[in-house]
Amino acid sequence: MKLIVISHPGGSPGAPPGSLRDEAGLINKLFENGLQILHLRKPDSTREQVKKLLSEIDQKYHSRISLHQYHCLAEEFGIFRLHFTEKERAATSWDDFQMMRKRGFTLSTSIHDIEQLDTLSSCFSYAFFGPVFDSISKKGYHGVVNNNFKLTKKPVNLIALGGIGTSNLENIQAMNFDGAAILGALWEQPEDAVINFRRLSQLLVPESSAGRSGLKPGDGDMVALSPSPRLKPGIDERRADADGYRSGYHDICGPGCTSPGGDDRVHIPNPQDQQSQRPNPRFRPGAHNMRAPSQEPQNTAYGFSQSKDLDTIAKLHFISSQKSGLSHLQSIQKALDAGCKWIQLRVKNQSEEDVLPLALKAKKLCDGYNAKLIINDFPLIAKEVRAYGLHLGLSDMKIPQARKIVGNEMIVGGTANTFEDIILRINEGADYVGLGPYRFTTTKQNLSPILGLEGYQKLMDRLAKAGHHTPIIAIGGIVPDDIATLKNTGVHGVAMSSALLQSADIKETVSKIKSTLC
Ligand SMILES: Cc1ncc(COP(=O)(O)OP(=O)(O)O)c(N)n1
Ligand SMILES: Cc1nc(C(=O)O)sc1CCOP(=O)(O)O
Ligand SMILES: [Mg+2]
Repeated sequence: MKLIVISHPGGSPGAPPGSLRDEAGLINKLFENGLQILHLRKPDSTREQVKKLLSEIDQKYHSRISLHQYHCLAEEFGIFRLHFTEKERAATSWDDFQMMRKRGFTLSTSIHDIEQLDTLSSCFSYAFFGPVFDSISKKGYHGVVNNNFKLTKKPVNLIALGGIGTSNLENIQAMNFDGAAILGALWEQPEDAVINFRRLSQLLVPESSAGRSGLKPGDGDMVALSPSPRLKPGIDERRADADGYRSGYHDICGPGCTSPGGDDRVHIPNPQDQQSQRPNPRFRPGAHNMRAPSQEPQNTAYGFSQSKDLDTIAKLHFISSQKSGLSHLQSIQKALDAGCKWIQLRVKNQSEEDVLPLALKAKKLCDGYNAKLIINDFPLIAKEVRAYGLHLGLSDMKIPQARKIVGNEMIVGGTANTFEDIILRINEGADYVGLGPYRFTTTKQNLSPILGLEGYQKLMDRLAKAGHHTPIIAIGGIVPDDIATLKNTGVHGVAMSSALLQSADIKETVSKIKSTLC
């Protein structure tokens, strides 16, 4: 069960009286106090005002913000969450949503009729539903659920909205919502917003004991809704209100990604139009400097120039090793001779100063074979030797931080062992995810729990259902005979070390693996 905060509407009709002083400071404090997701909904603010507010919010929290308006600001601020109103959802094609998902966005939307749940695309990671209780800030907006309301299975995570405060948060949990969105309970008395947020957080059932009810971004494996909840009278009148976006709880979504008074349609920019702006464009959420602000398209769904190409990530990754009586460079030479085109230099237990000369040599070797060099663990070395990529584990530097060193063009991969890790990696902007271990291996110490074929199958099915397309690279104890079965789980490729180095005919092995994977 998650708490989502919706920002102070800041001057919109029906907003709490009085202006909010130091809004960014308050938002930063909410994040410091454990806020996971803030929906920034500013229906009456200009783009410049929203931009100013975002620039005042600590950058480390930008990844926890979902934009309701001005989606085109996402790129500049490293935001990868976008919210779509009901109206915008209707005006946007499934393909466009798919494309946004593919580009790494977490999408949310709003529904005002529970029956709409079944019609939502799996592109949405969660949806707001409400007003569940009588609104705190908008007098006269009555809740639509009765006390018997109980959700069982849902196609997307459902977040209750409207009139939620300390007195009824527990009811929301009992109704089996995946989360609660808080607005009036915080912003009625902004000076108490942080303390009220803390009180609400303390009422939450911890995720571990909440079982399946925890909101997991992208989780789409809840498939049916029953029993059909009875709605209180009144919802239909509100839904029929043509001006509902301004007057009712529809207003929670606001006029969406468009500027107030702007075109309601969501545009997908034509990648070709953008190409002249960036010679080698590859989208990554979290990118901060891909286009000068003056070049940003207005009223676009996301404003990014081009999707990352799946082909940029090889299907066979060789991981260097000095296990089999070879040095790292010798192992790389062997893999290159055998036809490997994606080489990861993975030197453990040596200092950065010692790894740098090895990396420079490895780069030279790879260049000679037109192969791509990936540096494990060391962002500075990756930058220094102009490697093609960098690989980071869960206990290495965080990907957004590393991006500040290596820039946006470099491929950055991240390790994962669970579904939550994968989502974290996707949200951090990883270009691929190394998922492992498949089975026990002595190549890596302190292995995470072994996933096995069943583990991969479950994780890959879950990712597919949630509409995630970031390439997954299987790793850990993989032997050539595993490749076909692993490929069938949906993984993009495999990373191997010992099985290649120990192969009697490495060239033949590499060739077979490549043809199985393509
Ligand atoms: C492709 C790929 N996937 C996973 C890993 C493991 O990285 P990490 O968890 O940082 O562990 P070390 O390799 O650093 O021991 C990887 N290197 N490559
Ligand atoms: C480097 C690495 N990472 C793993 C993970 O599970 O994250 S397993 C692993 C070792 C891969 O080498 P081999 O093919 O010899 O098992
Ligand atoms: Mg590492």
